Amino acid sequence: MSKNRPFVLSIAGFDPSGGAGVLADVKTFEQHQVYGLAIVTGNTIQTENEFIKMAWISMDSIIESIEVLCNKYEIKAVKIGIIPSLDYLENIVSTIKRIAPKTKIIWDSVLKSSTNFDFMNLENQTKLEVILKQIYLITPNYNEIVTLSHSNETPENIAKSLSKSCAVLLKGGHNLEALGTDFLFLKDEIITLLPETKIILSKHGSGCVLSSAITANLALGFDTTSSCQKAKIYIEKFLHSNNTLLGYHHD
Ligand SMILES: Nc1ncnc2c1ncn2[C@@H]1O[C@H](COP(=O)(O)OP(=O)(O)OP(=O)(O)O)[C@@H](O)[C@H]1O
Ligand SMILES: Cc1ncc(CO)c(N)n1
Repeated sequence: MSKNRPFVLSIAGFDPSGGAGVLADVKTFEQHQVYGLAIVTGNTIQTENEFIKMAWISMDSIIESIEVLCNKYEIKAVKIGIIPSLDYLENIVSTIKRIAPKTKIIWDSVLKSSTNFDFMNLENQTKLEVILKQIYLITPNYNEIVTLSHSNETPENIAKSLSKSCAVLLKGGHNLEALGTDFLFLKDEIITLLPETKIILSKHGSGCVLSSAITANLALGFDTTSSCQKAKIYIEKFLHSNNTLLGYHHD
């Protein structure tokens, strides 16, 4: 273990194909030269083409793992992936913040798989806003932000409103009007992240790879905007690399 590598943690699902979840996250961490730790929130049986089964891990087990890791290692940033409810999110976030208040938390608010399995059961909105105040950045796509907020507003207006609580990266992988254009909503400004080239194919797990690349960049000391810009360049190489599960690798 290199002494200069910051520790980062992924709290996410296990996808045996390795395209999404903790396997994808730790591969991305490794490529960014940060040391990746992982806690599994649930075991899935899936490939990039089909979703078969979901078995959630108990909250107690996840919380116990967080306590052990956060007490032992100085974790700079944590990425949270699939979880079944806002109760899980609230407990995960408050445990991290109690032990390591300076740790940056990035929530990749995945609601369903690209193969259409619903991961999360969303309850009330008041709770969400309270939790978001303890989170550094969320990374919803255009569909997720609308479902998350239970609102009739446009995705952009919702992102603007949520950005009073935490930074919001609104991902354009599903926005047919501007495919691949992402917007970063900070408290006082909105930054546009344009794709450099046209990409036709989407890829299973691209949201996981993007959020873990941002998490790694934040842990390495880059600011929010640079972390998202660098991750955007990384994900484009990943999406362009080929049309299979295999991703981009640094030389
Ligand atoms: N067809 C595309 N062209 C350009 N960029 C894309 C395309 N699809 C996705 N991206 C980029 O990939 C990143 C992931 O975005 P996306 O909206 O696909 O996330 P997601 O829906 O959470 O991912 P997943 O597809 O894994 O569910 C974003 O930076 C997005 O702009
Ligand atoms: C484990 C896991 N996390 C995230 C996603 C969303 O891509 C998925 N399909 N599976």
